[in-house]
Amino acid sequence: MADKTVLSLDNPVFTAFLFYSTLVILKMMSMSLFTAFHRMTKNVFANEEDCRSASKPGKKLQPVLNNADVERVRRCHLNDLENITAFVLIGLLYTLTGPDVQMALLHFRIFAGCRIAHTFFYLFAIPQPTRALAFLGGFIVTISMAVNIFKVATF
Ligand SMILES: N[C@@H](CCC(=O)N[C@@H](CS)C(=O)NCC(=O)O)C(=O)O
Repeated sequence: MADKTVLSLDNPVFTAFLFYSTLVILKMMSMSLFTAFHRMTKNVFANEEDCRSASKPGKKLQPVLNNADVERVRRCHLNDLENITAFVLIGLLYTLTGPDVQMALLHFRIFAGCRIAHTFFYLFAIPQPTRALAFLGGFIVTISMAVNIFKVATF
């Protein structure tokens, strides 16, 4: 059973986990705002009712499901969901194992940095392999935390 002080604000690994998890979750949530920005500035709506409320007299909008800018942000958002959800879950379990503070900070910081970089590379269509490397960095961090969990959680 985990030491009960592990989930305490006196534990620097736990506070770092709170900080970096919240940071990447907010980053992920910001994708919704970027999507909304593109929809509103380009009049690109996916639903009939959205089109009706945005239509002007003489200019009836039709649903659009394939706008390149909107779809790019949505793919970025989906990629965040695939990776950030796993980080938060595995990261919490990893924190419960009582890892070394410097190692934990290294994991959390590399992950956050990679995900911010991934978003930048994706939204600004920076040539590959930049985005692939940013994805891989974050992915390796999550796998590394999982390996550390298995090291102490074997039965
Ligand atoms: N679900 C991802 C799995 C692989 C992945 O995450 N690749 C990274 C690096 S190339 C990525 O940014 N994929 C683009 C995406 O998910 O839209 C995909 O379909 O590509």
